[in-house]
Amino acid sequence: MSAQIINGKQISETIRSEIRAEVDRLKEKGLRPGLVVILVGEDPASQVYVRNKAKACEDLGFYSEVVRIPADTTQDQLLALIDKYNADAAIHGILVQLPLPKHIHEKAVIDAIAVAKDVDGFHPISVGNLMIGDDALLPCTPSGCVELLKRTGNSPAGKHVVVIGRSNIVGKPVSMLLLRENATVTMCHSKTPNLPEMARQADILVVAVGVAKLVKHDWVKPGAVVIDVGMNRLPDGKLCGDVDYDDVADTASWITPVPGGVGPMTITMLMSNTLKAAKIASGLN
Ligand SMILES: Nc1nc(=O)c2c([nH]1)NC[C@@H]1CN(c3ccc(C(=O)N[C@@H](CCC(=O)O)C(=O)O)cc3)C=[N+]21
Repeated sequence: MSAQIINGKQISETIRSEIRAEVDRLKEKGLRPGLVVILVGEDPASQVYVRNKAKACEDLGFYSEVVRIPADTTQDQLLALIDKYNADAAIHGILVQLPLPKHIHEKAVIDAIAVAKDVDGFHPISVGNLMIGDDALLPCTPSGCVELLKRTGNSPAGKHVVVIGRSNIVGKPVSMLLLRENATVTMCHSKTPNLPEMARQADILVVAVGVAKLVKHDWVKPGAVVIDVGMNRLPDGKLCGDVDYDDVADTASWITPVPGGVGPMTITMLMSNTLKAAKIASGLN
C-alpha cells in the first residue's frame, strides 16, 4: 500500500486563511503586522525565497519591506540597518536571509535582532525560550513540521521520534519542540553508528541532513510517518529531499513530498510568527 501524502501546500493554505482572517480582524483595531526581509548579496536561491516571502506578505495583507543590499556591505552597515528596524514601530518581524557573505559573522547579526522581532527564532534568547517552554517565537521549519503532524492526525505525543541531523536551524530545535509535544526523541547525526537501524526504530522519522535521497525503504519501519526537511538541488535543476521518496512510499504510512511538503510551511510559520509578534507588541488580541 502506498503512503498518504502530507500535502504541505494545502495545509499551508488552510493556515494562511486562518492568518488572513486574524489580520483582517486586527486591521479594524488599527494593527497591521509588518515584516522586513533583508537580503545581502545576489544568491539566486535566496532571491527566490525572498520573493516568495514578499508574495506571502502581500497575499495576507501584511505590511512588508524587502531590503536588498550589496554583497560587499560591511557588518557594521548591516548591524546599523538592523538597529533601524529594531526601532521601527511598523515592523514586527525582522528576517535576515541566511547564509551571509563570509566577511559577516552570522552570530553577530542574529544577536543584534530584537528578541521581540526575532521571527526566525534564531536568537539565543529565543532558543532558550524554546528549551524552557516559554511559548514565544518558535523557529519556523521546526514548528512547520509539528503542524504537519498534528494536522494530519499524527500527534507526536507518546510516539518515538527519530531526528536525523543536529543543525541549529532544524535538527536541534525540532527535537526540542517534539519533546515539548511529549514525544520520546532520539537525535542522530553523521557520527551515529548504524543510522539505518536507528531510523527503523522511529514511529515518526524526521530527516534534515542535506544529503539527496539518503533514506531508503530499509531505514523506515513499516507504517512510520516520514517528514523530509531536505532541500537538495539536483544537477538537472530539480529539487529533491533527503528521503528517496519513490523507494520509501510503499513502506511509510504518511510522507512529505519535496517540493510541496515542509518548504511551504516554513514561510507560513514565518507569517504566523510575524502576526504573533505584532499582537504581543501591540497588546491587541
Ligand atoms: N533567516 C533565514 N530564515 C529562513 O527561514 C531561511 C533562510 N534564512 N535562508 C534560506 C532558507 C531556505 N528556506 C526556505 C523556505 C521555503 C521554501 C519553499 O517554499 N520551498 C518550496 C519550493 C520552492 C522551489 O521550488 O524552489 C517547497 O518545498 O515546496 C524553501 C526554502 C528558508 N530559509
